[in-house]
Amino acid sequence: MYGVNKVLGIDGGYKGFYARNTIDLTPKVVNDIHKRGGTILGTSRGGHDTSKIVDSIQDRGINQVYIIGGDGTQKGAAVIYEEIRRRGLKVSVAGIPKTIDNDIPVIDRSFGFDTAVEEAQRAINAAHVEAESIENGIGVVKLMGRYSGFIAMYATLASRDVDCCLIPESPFYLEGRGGLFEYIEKRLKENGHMVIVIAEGAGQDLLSESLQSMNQQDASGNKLLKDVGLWISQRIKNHFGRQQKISINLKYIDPTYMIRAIPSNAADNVYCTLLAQSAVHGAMAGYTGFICGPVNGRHSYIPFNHITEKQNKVVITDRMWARLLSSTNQPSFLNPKDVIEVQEGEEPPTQLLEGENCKDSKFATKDIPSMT
Ligand SMILES: Nc1ncnc2c1ncn2[C@@H]1O[C@H](COP(=O)(O)OP(=O)(O)O)[C@@H](O)[C@H]1O
Ligand SMILES: O=P(O)(O)OC[C@H]1O[C@](O)(COP(=O)(O)O)[C@@H](O)[C@@H]1O
Repeated sequence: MYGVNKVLGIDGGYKGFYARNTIDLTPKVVNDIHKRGGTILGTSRGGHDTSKIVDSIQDRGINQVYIIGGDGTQKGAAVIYEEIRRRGLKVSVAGIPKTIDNDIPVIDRSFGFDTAVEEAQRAINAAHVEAESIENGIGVVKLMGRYSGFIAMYATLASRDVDCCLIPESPFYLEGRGGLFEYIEKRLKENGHMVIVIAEGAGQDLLSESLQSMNQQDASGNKLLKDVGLWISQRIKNHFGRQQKISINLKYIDPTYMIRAIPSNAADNVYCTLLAQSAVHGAMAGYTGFICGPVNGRHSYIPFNHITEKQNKVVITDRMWARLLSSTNQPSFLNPKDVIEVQEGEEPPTQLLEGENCKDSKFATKDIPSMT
């Protein structure tokens, strides 16, 4: 459509910009990549050197850069865009939101999230089957979600077999009145089995109290988390072992990488096509410094600064979390004081950025339209 005859793939994330090899992305090469999991381009953490990346863009004569990834990647894209602007280069930078965690703000959802929620059902089903098959069975499933519990929340709501969903945004406690152990005992007495879903970033404050803090980071600067799934399983076993009132049978399932590694589902494939077309139309129209994605159902271009300021998180005073609580019947683990604190700490949700635009005044001439 636009007569482009060369599309280069950068190998292995940001550090691939200063490696010699690139991958020619011809129609033949990309023909069936939507049927595979992972990435043919490779991925990495860390290795972001803005100046070297922009040197490489300049040296290779690249005039449009499409940057695919989660919130960290988009922060990296934003600084590349700033540097390109500073140097006065005629290069468009477009971000494409891809992360199963759904932690990119403003847009309705990120590519990969829907697939992850769907695949998580298999693990939850397995946990439910195992728990139901044995006396006082407890199935524990750990799902991804470093800072945001969207996968756990939506997988729980979709499944309806989950009795308790624990996410990073909702602090919880184990012992005493209103605590997790009390709830487990109640559910086992009522139902004879239960399923717990826990996001990897949940309860990290409790782990730090009982395990020695590591305070290590990955190459991108993300805090390395301790395995909350193993930890909580052991704590539940210890508690009921000590108490000797109920003899529990706990099965722990960690499907996290199996979920991330599968090919995207049909809904995500269609979504990905829309993202790709929207990003290319945007860059070809002369826009730059934007991420594309649906906002309230309409495909839009959002300036980087609107999505790098914060992370998308589950709002536990919002309706969706209330729906989850009413679906699982789990305790909220909150007292009224906590609710007030959460509300005060929250910013109102970002709405459609009507009237704003992310065009680079030097290189683009049009306001950003909404695309359907
Ligand atoms: N604030 C930042 N500035 C520049 N680069 C960043 C920033 N945060 C993350 N990156 C880079 O973005 C890439 C991906 O970040 P990471 O947090 O690992 O994953 P994700 O994009 O899924 O959040 C890494 O190469 C990392 O170095
Ligand atoms: O062990 P790895 O490869 O660093 O990945 C684990 C991380 O991946 C995440 O799902 C984020 O995924 P992406 O960065 O691929 O979007 C986090 O929730 C999780 O902590």
